[in-house]
Amino acid sequence: MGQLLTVNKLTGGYQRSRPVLHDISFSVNSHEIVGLIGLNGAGKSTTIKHILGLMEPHGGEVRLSGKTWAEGKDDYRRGLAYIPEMPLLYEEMTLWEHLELTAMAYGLEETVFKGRADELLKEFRMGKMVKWFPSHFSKGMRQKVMIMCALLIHPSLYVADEPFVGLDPIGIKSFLDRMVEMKRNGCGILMSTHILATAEKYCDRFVLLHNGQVLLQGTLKELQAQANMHGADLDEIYVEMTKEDQ
Ligand SMILES: Nc1ncnc2c1ncn2[C@@H]1O[C@H](COP(=O)(O)OP(=O)(O)OP(=O)(O)O)[C@@H](O)[C@H]1O
Repeated sequence: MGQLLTVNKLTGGYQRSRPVLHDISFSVNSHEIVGLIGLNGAGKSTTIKHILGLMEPHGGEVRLSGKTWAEGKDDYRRGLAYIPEMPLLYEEMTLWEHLELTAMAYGLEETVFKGRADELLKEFRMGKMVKWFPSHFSKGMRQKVMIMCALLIHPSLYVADEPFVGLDPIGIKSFLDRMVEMKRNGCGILMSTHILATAEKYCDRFVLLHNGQVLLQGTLKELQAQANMHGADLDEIYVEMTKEDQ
């Protein structure tokens, strides 16, 4: 199992004088889904911004396939696909044009692009909307466009920030089925979510963030052992470990 993403002693945040992440270390290997879990404000989105190269570490480093963002921006960017929490769409571009733009940015061959795009449109039930502009989409449809763009390319790493927000149950299932398929093909997936029952079912390992630090990490069995809560589910461990804030 190759190590794809390595976050090593990462300290970071929005102002040098006030870091919000403190000495965070974890990794994502190929063939696995890692759940990034934590209360509101724990630091999940900030960690993701550092992984995407949008923020510079104050200390420590983030490596994707052995390289930092600064060592090779283009390769780094092409090595991952990001599914944001808030869908960001171009209001003047149709659904199809969004897919085309993604394919162009990642240098996807025309026939590969068309084959994958048709399959995704069918699976996410958006085939009738290819000529629509985002202003006509519901929240969930906007999220589906972001997900389809990410699934169009086959990067080494997927980073998804709260991907289920706004999706209907069929959309959630399609997304998760695809993630499992990508994982089988050798991708690594880092997924932040508050939906712990789903995380428990799909993630191979968990990183539990709290106040910008890693509180626990490992498989469910390892978390249970670390928290001394044998047989507990992820919800129970999470509530117990973050108790002082309630
Ligand atoms: N743009 C920003 N400028 C300054 N501080 C920020 C900014 N965004 C977030 N923070 C702070 O960074 C800390 C971590 O926030 P972050 O958004 O990473 O949390 P999160 O775990 O993603 O939370 P949520 O579950 O609510 O999305 C919080 O203390 C927050 O106030």
